[in-house]
Amino acid sequence: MSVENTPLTLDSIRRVPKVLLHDHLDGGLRPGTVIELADAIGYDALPTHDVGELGRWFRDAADSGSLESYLETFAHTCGVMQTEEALVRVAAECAEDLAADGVVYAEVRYAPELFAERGLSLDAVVEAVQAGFAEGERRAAEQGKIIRMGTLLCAMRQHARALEIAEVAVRHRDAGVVGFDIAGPEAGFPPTRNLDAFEYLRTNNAHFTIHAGEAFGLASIWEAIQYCGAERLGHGVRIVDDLKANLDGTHQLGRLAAYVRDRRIPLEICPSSNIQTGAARSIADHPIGLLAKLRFRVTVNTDNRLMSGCTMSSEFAALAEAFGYGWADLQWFTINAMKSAFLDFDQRLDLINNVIKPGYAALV
Ligand SMILES: O=c1[nH]cnc2c1ncn2[C@H]1C[C@H](O)[C@@H](CO)O1
Ligand SMILES: [Zn+2]
Repeated sequence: MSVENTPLTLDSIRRVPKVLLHDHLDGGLRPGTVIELADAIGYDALPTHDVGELGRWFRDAADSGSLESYLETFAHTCGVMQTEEALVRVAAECAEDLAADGVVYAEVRYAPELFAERGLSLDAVVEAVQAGFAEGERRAAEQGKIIRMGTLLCAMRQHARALEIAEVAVRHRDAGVVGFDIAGPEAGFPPTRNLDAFEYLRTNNAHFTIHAGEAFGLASIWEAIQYCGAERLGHGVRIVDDLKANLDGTHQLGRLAAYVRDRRIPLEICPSSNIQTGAARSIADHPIGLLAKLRFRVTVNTDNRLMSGCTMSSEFAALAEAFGYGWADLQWFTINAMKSAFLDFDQRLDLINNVIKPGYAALV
């Protein structure tokens, strides 16, 4: 049956190849794993030890309407990710879960400094996570699911350790760390606080994205691109503030929005997360519909699968329902993401031509 004739359901969406550029390792644990690791590590602050209740707790607590309170839930996931064994397990399960959902290439990010509270060095953290990703790739392949994992290291905006983390990222670039990001609370912590880190990365020909235009508006996006040199925008959804609706239904782009669109700067859009933090009211109201229609380089992402109770496939399914997207649209988002990945060009091309296009051309 050709893909055009296949109805778009959560199940059929799971079977087409997908690419994920914005997913946090500490936002994607299985609830059961959080509980088992808490018991093993002696972490006694979990709100409940019931698997179903804990999953609901994360979703409800993250449904807070502000980025700051959304971020508080990460104390529990980071709390249990303080040993090498825990990091290997979480990373392996992350790769397995993404592969089971039909993700063929993922860039998963985390802040090493958050896993060093019980004495692990930053390098030991990175080595453990890389070992876990390799193990997850191997286990997925055994199940007939091929996934390629890339890693982004985040510095936390409020901690002012960005240069040190950027150095760690460059040190591990040949072991699968493909880029860098800054995350954490946006208001009050503009990306320009970390200019030394961005200069270091640029002079080392390293890739980076910046969380910008999520909890804060155009100024944050402008700084991220024009002062820091970000290649992609984490969220970037507030770029809609630079669009003006004309009476005839067309839109006029301000200079920053035009720059972002002209330069094909990828937007790592995370619809469910944006609703939880208050950056968008609902999926149907989400600016992704307009941004995609105006042909910005839009990609679709999960951000935090645990906190949003979502998967790549469920994000696609929700968007298809809200905006009437078909397979051609999902393929467009997927190829946009693959083009925007921090992976070598020849490998991106290989995945587009030999995995993504054939996968959409025919559902097996
Ligand atoms: O959407 C987000 N915006 C800013 N920071 C975020 C978001 N999602 C997760 N984080 C933070 C919390 C994690 O501990 C950290 C590194 O993954 O990144
Ligand atoms: Zn994020």
